[in-house]
Amino acid sequence: MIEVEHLTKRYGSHTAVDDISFTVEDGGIYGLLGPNGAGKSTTMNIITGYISATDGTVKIDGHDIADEPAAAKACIGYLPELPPLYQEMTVQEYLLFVAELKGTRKKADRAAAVEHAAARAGLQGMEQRLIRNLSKGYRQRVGIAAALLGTPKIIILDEPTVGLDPAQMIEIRSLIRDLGKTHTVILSSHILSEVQTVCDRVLIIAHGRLVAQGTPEELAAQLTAKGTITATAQGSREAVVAAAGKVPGLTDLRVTDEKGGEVSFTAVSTAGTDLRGALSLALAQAGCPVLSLSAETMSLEDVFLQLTETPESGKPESDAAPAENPPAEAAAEENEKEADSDESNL
Ligand SMILES: Nc1ncnc2c1ncn2[C@@H]1O[C@H](COP(=O)(O)OP(=O)(O)OP(=O)(O)O)[C@@H](O)[C@H]1O
Repeated sequence: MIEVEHLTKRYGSHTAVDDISFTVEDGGIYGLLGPNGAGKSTTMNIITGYISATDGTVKIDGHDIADEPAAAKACIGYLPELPPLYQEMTVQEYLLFVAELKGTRKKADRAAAVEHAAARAGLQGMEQRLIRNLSKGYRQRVGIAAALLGTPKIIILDEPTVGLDPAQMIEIRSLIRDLGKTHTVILSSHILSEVQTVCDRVLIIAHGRLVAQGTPEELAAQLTAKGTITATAQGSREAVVAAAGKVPGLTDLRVTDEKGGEVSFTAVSTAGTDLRGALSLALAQAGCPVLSLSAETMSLEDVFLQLTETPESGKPESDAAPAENPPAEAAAEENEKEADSDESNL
């Protein structure tokens, strides 16, 4: 179990992680979703003890990462965004080296652990290959095998599919799902479709803050309940507007057409629940029969974009992200492209 409380990381005046709290229960696959620069790597680097927090605490199975780093780190296997692989080593040499670093003393134990981790990561037959000659997909597998050494309960993977081609992405996602059967897995990603398909629970991070969390289904249900309702009812404009205006959670009512005793309008539903029933009842009770009613729900993509934009401008804060980080729209386009290319290869 991981307990993160009020975690904050500042780099000078820039707050990369801003008062984040969440709990990761044992078992299952958790996804840290957010655009580039959202604070995912910083959060993971603090959880794994690579960097220290400015404020807040992280406990791994009850061990505070700042006070008991060795005990806390022993619970975790980490694949950083840029895994430190030694290019001139063979897969086996590298994994044996990592096993030794992680404290497996006996040679025979190291060999057995490496064989097991390599098999689990799908590296059979690759043990004698030089790392520099491996594809990016196989290098990720080596990084995952290294993370598995030392028998940690929790595996943390920072953007494990970045830079992979669509076929490799699918293979690595399938490997992650398999790992989720035996380990608690936390992965970060900026690809919505990836966390939707791979993760049991999703934490959405934007501008260093946790903006939503839940199962992909919960998030979709919560968020798609927001949207635009379009309706046409019989009656006078005044009667229709008055009846619809009384439905709690329905805002921004706009009449779009009015002819022959029929009034068409749109309204924004912000209640977090489906308001079609309440609206239709209110209109009927006011003597305005409903002729048509439909709800345009937001897709999870729309919601992700909405959550990761700043409310003031609809754009990411310019001072929160350095110039090299693309804006949310660009990140979303990139997501779509990646998701599209991914889908096309399924
Ligand atoms: N060592 C550092 N010094 C200064 N600023 C940093 C440092 N590391 C990260 N940042 C900044 O903190 C913010 C969060 O970065 P972080 O790498 O955690 O984001 P991320 O969500 O992992 O994005 P990415 O996928 O692009 O790595 C960014 O604005 C980043 O530029």
